[in-house]
Amino acid sequence: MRQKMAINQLLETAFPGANAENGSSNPVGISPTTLLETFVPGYGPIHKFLLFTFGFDVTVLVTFGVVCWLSARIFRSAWGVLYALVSSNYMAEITVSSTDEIHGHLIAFLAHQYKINSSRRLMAETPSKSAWELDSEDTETPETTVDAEGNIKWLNFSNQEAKSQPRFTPAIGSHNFWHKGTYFQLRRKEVAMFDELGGGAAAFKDKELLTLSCFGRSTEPIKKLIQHAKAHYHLGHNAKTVIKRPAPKDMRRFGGRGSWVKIAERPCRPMKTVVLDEERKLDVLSDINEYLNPATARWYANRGIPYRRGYLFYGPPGTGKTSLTFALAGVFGLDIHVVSLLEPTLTEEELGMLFTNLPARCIVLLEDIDTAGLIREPSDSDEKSGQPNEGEQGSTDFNVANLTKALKKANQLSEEEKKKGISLSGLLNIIDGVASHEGRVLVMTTNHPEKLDDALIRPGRVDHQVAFSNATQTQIRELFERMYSNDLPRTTKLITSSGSKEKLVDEKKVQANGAAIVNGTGHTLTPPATPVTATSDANGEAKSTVTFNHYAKIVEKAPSGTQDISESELHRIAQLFADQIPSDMFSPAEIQGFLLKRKKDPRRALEEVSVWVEGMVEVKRKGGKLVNVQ
Ligand SMILES: Nc1ncnc2c1ncn2[C@@H]1O[C@H](COP(=O)(O)OP(=O)(O)OP(=O)(O)O)[C@@H](O)[C@H]1O
Repeated sequence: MRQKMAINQLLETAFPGANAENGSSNPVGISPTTLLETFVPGYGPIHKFLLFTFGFDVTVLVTFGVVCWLSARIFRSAWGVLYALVSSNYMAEITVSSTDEIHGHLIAFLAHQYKINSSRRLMAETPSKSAWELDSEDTETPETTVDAEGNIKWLNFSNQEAKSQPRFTPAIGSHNFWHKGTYFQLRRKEVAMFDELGGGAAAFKDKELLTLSCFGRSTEPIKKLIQHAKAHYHLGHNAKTVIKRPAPKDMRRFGGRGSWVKIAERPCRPMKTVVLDEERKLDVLSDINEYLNPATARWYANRGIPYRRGYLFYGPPGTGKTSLTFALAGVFGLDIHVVSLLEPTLTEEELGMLFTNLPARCIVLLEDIDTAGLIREPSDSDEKSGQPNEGEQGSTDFNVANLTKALKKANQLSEEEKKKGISLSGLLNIIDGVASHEGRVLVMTTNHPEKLDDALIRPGRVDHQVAFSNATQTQIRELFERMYSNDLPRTTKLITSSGSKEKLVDEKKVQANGAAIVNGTGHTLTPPATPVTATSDANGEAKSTVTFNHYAKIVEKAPSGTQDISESELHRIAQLFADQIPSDMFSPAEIQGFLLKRKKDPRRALEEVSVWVEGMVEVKRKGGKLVNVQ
């Protein structure tokens, strides 16, 4: 009885006015139990069973649960309203689309944030690395090894991908993190874009949006964060040259900076590696330097001159036109935007749009402009010359033959136009039309300047021409010296005979046991070597000597082979080498190709050069393309 009273008391507290026993104080006579009995089938018998067997009124528990659930709902709705109120009035946000490169910078930066990294929702990505980045990669560097039997185990990269560390970035959804004392929220979400593919077809594509927000009414902290992320990204990239090309057709239709995509990033090419007459190099360098100076832009504007500069690099293949362009990009820290006018999907309109979306300062490279298949639209004079002479046929006479010819010509032209897409007049307009982009450095290269239309290279479109020629004696000597000049100090990993433990051994000692070394002055000039590990079994000394000797033989053939040479000796050999090659006959690329095959052995290059020259002269005389001397 006392128990029952206690229950009633409890119910009375939970539901004032709803007395479970008699419901007398409930004006409508509905108690929670009645309600539950009405809505939950079978609740009545269970409730009664529990009440009479254990004296426990389950209604209290159910009601408590319902109250908690309702409160949570109300709290969540209230929080939603409050949050919306706070975020719209007291939070600032910036959204970045995945079509912009800032998106990549932010993701790379966030991947390094400790708080984000320890988040429970991450996305794993395989970072793509170029061959140049493998040096700094956290995976093992493969080695050329020679076992005790003298078998060579060549470099093998099969496990590189598997061993490379994945990158973890915030997953789609909401995240938060602190950066320099500010609390940031990050929302990463995918949105579908309706994409017209042309021909009536359409598709949905995914694009990503990153929204960064922080408390306060100013976006300044977010701007600083973005700036910081960009700086973080460029920290490891300032010694690299970025190469971009037009984005795929369906992406570039949206315009903006997304119309160009990065295709490669290379270490900057030092200017000194381009073997060219110093004066010519300096001329170009100072010309571009002057042009890029911000004061020059004002100077141009004040005089009403369009702020553009065009360069034509012409000369035989393999003489350094592209190399100089890359070196210039490295010197001035400019990205290179490469355009192929032969790209079948590129229309004049799109090329114009691509030019408008160039950054303020950059290099635009139009390679082999003579082969770009630019078509000259028939001018009035051409048309006139194609018309029949009045004397021959009456000008007013209807001539079926002429009409057929004209139609055929028109058809041919449109076929040609369809294939090539860009006409000469279209390109001229894009290069220096009224709406053309200002601030870029346009570099056009060609092997056949004589084939170019005068209009294309008139001043204003091409302001500076640089002639490239086959290698002169001085250039040959320079190429030789550069090939064998010093790089990084080396150590070679060897396993000593005393056991299987690895030990770093001075390379000179290795060579004393194997390959010959020349070290007159003590200052050695050595190209970088691949570490070679020689292994020996537990049998010791004898095997080890065999291994060293064997190594000496391998180094003669394998690319890891080397021969050190003093600086003065190198100059002497370079001169002897240059003396054996006729001036202005071979391109630097051809000489470089010959030297690369002997890249660790300047003496061998000197010994074999005369045979190579003879063979190559013969090939050139016959006009052949395949060489039998290399
Ligand atoms: N003047 C040079 N100095 C240093 N290296 C050169 C020079 N010319 C050519 N090379 C080397 O030859 C190769 C081809 O050079 P590059 O592509 O610059 O020639 P190119 O004149 O642009 O040829 P193409 O007209 O066929 O495009 C490169 O590996 C480059 O290092």
